[in-house]
Amino acid sequence: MSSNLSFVLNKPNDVSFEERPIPKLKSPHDVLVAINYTGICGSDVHYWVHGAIGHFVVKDPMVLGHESAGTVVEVGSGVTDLKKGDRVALEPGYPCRRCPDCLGGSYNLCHEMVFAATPPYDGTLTGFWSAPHDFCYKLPDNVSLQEGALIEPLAVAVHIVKQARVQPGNSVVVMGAGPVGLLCAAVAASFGATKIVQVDIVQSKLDFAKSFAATHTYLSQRVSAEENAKNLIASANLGKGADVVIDASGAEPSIQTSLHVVRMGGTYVQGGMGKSDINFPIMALCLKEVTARGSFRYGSGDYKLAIELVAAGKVDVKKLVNGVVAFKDAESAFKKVKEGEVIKILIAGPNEKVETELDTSVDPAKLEAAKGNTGCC
Ligand SMILES: NC(=O)c1ccc[n+]([C@@H]2O[C@H](COP(=O)([O-])OP(=O)(O)OC[C@H]3O[C@@H](n4cnc5c(N)ncnc54)[C@H](O)[C@@H]3O)[C@@H](O)[C@H]2O)c1
Ligand SMILES: OC[C@H](O)C(O)[C@@H](O)CO
Repeated sequence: MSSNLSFVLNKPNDVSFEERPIPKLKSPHDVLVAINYTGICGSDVHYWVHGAIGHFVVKDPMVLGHESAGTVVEVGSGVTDLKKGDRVALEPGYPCRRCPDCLGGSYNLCHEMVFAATPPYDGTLTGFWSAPHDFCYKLPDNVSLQEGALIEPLAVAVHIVKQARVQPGNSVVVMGAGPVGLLCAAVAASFGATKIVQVDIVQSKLDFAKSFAATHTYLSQRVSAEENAKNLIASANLGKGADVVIDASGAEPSIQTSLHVVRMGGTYVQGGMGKSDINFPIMALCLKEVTARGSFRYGSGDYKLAIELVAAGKVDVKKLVNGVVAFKDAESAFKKVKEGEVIKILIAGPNEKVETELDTSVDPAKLEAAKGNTGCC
């Protein structure tokens, strides 16, 4: 077979390319996938820069990446639903399947989760990936492999919007217009939300959001959370507040504003991951009887729905992609994400041919929209 060149984080700001053995199928229910494209997540950049996220610390060299799509090159003897040549989106976290959380239907909460590019486990910026067949989702003919690499962040958004129980006719405020916030807005629209207000601190991101899924935008102000919320409600004509508020920023002022924007009896979902501890307006939560939920990764049915939304033309993930770089240029792609020069950039697999380093058809509005993106969680 071909190269299994892998993009390895040795320690903060120290990466290298390493030829690693091609993985073997660990069970008859596994498949081997040649990686075609991988997106970069803020968490990859965070590990690259800081070497840790919370209690997940990179102690040994770790392959980065977990937003991938690829082509099946080998199937185990027990696999009946996939064959060589099938194009798949990879779900990159593998739960134990036996614990109460797995058996209760919330496998994303499994304590034994093996998640790609979350230490100590290697990620998908590599040539070949071995995975259980039921975590490899066949792409319909009208969904490309590049779109397939965007299914992971879209599944994050699907899970957040499901946690928010968005109903037809709802008003939904999404804090943050990075990839996750933009995708939350698009998923909320597909769930029937009729008013979708995207909020950010960078105007160019809001301009892009308006061209993507938001019906209204609001540039967050450096005033008190109560005043910011009052102005947001007035500017989007939200009456007594929004039915649903989603935080996809992780920023403390955004979270504080959210609790003042949500209506009495409304729903708040925490999707963003920022500081572990913040000042939280707990009295607003209590007095308004707000339903508050967390959202972590994705679970049963989320990947399937994400793929269906793309296949049905409900979420146009292609619009988020600024370009594709060759595997050898992986580090420069990380720099572009860190510097906020792109919304999403894809890294081709080491065995994939790429014509140009960065797609020259990039819409300048997209690049403008990405400015100010920290790329870190
Ligand atoms: N819950 C999960 O399972 C999960 C999965 C993936 C990512 N995340 C988290 O979701 C968040 C969004 O991810 P992303 O990739 O879009 O990140 P991102 O950094 O690209 O986007 C965050 C956005 O929030 C904006 N922002 C910053 N401060 C703000 C404020 N005060 N008010 C409004 N907007 C503000 C930024 O300008 C940026 O556009 C991150 O915190 C990330 O860690 C969570
Ligand atoms: O999309 C999945 C997320 O990036 C990961 O859960 C990461 O942020 C924490 O491990």
